[in-house]
Amino acid sequence: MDKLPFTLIRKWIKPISADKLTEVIIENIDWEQPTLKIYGKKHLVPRLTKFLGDSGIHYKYSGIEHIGKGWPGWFLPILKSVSDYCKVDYNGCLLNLYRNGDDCMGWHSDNEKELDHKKPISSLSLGASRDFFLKNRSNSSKKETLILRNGDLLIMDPSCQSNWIHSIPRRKRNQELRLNLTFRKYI
Ligand SMILES: O=C(O)CCC(=O)C(=O)O
Ligand SMILES: [Fe+2]
Repeated sequence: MDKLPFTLIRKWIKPISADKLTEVIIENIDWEQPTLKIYGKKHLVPRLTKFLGDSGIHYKYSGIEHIGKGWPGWFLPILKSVSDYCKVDYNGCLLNLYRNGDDCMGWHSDNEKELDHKKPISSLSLGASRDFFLKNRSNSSKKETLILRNGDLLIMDPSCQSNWIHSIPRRKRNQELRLNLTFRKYI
């Protein structure tokens, strides 16, 4: 069997620290809900987001602006832990807040041209468990479903963005909040 394009480390952060980090993020982030234009029609994205990054990072992706304005001090320890663990000097992080199971993310891959495509993207999940779907681009029968839980770290190899797409499907019966942080290296 082919090697799957990711490594999943369960409970990379222990539950007590994961719960504390969730609380701090919720209290300190000014969440945004950008609009996306699909076939000329505007839609609010079905979740809240925030981009953090080194100042100087500035680009637009699917009509959503990502502007790095430096890092809040309280975020630096988690940025350093993930960067050290993954041996990548991450300089950007996209935060997503799924307020409940109505919030979701459609099929995509993270292949913006501004990203360093030789480096993995690392995704830290906090709060409620949610399904994470993966589908191979050239062979649609190749599919994977992961349940991402509180404290899990998913390290996506570069091929995960070039050969696969991923999504977070709606889960109507899930009323709990989930956070996800994707650590990214921009050129
Ligand atoms: O919420 C997740 O686990 C996935 C987030 C994601 O795919 C992204 O931010 O690009
Ligand atoms: Fe993604």
